[in-house]
Amino acid sequence: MIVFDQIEKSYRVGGKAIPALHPTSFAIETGEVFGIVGHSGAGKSTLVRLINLLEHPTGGSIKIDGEDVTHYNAAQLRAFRRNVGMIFQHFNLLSSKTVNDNIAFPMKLAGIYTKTEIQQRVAELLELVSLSEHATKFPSQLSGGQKQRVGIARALACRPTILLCDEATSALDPQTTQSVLKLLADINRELGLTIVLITHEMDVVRRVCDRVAVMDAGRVVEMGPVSDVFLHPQHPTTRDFVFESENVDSLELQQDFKKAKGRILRLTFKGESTYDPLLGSVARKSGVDFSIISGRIDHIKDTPYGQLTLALVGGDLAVAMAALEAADVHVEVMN
Ligand SMILES: Nc1ncnc2c1ncn2[C@@H]1O[C@H](COP(=O)(O)OP(=O)(O)OP(=O)(O)O)[C@@H](O)[C@H]1O
Repeated sequence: MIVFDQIEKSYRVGGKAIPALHPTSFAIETGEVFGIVGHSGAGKSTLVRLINLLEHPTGGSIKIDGEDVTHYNAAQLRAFRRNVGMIFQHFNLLSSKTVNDNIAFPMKLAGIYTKTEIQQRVAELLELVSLSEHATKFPSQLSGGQKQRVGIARALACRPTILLCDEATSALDPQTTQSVLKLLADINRELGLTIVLITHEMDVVRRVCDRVAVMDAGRVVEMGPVSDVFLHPQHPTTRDFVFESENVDSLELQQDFKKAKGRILRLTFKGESTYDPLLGSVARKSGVDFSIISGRIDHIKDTPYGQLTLALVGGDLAVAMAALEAADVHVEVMN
């Protein structure tokens, strides 16, 4: 478990201390995929770089599995950093080294592994990231997705228990993003690794994370299970991210609300009930008619969900709402 206790970070710029992270306390559970989402400059990288002490906090403490890591000496820090792998937006591979040697590099640097151990581990990792056939290639001979797979294999070389991902898919096309996210999810499941993932895309969070923290101007403004934060965003920054990921223009939606007749409800379905033919039976039971203003059915990690915005007219609205709520549908009245 990673516990931040009143952790803060200021950078000195022109002799002045500029806060990048205001005092923040929360915990990341062992084995979870934890997302940190925020606009550029929100403080995401700062927070993540504090975990492996690439940046030193200006206040507060970070405890990892009960140990305060902020007071480690140089030798403790070297050992600790082997326990925390990191992957980057632009891969940061060594261009003069082959795939094999890139993956072996952190093990060689650690100076505690035999040649055979390194060879065995690299072969194992090449298989894990499906790059065995590319072992002798150089980074310039690989696609973006393949480069990130090398980055992932290299980050896992010393068998870390924490993997930090700094905008790991931001330089990749949507299809490659999907396959890299799937690989991260498999690694999390199979190796039990804790993954902390920074992104500016809520869609990445939706696909792979268990919980998420939303950051704005150096503060965590909202945090919780992805399904809660994604389906019922509270903070305006979170709402912006969710609307952005759903390609919803909130102004356009407000216009649609004005045009629609009747009471506007936003319904949220979760789990298998997403596929139930509920609306027809509610309409028959209550006598209401409805028109669909917007709708989406998708997945949060492996759980299906649906969100529908409906305009309801006629019939008995109270009966309709009671029937929806009885079927575990979350109902929000929009006007
Ligand atoms: N080394 C540094 N020196 C001075 N200021 C810094 C330094 N690193 C970051 N900052 C400032 O701290 C704030 C937070 O930066 P940070 O990189 O953590 O944000 P971010 O959310 O990761 O942004 P991005 O998505 O653009 O990477 C910004 O205002 C940034 O200018």
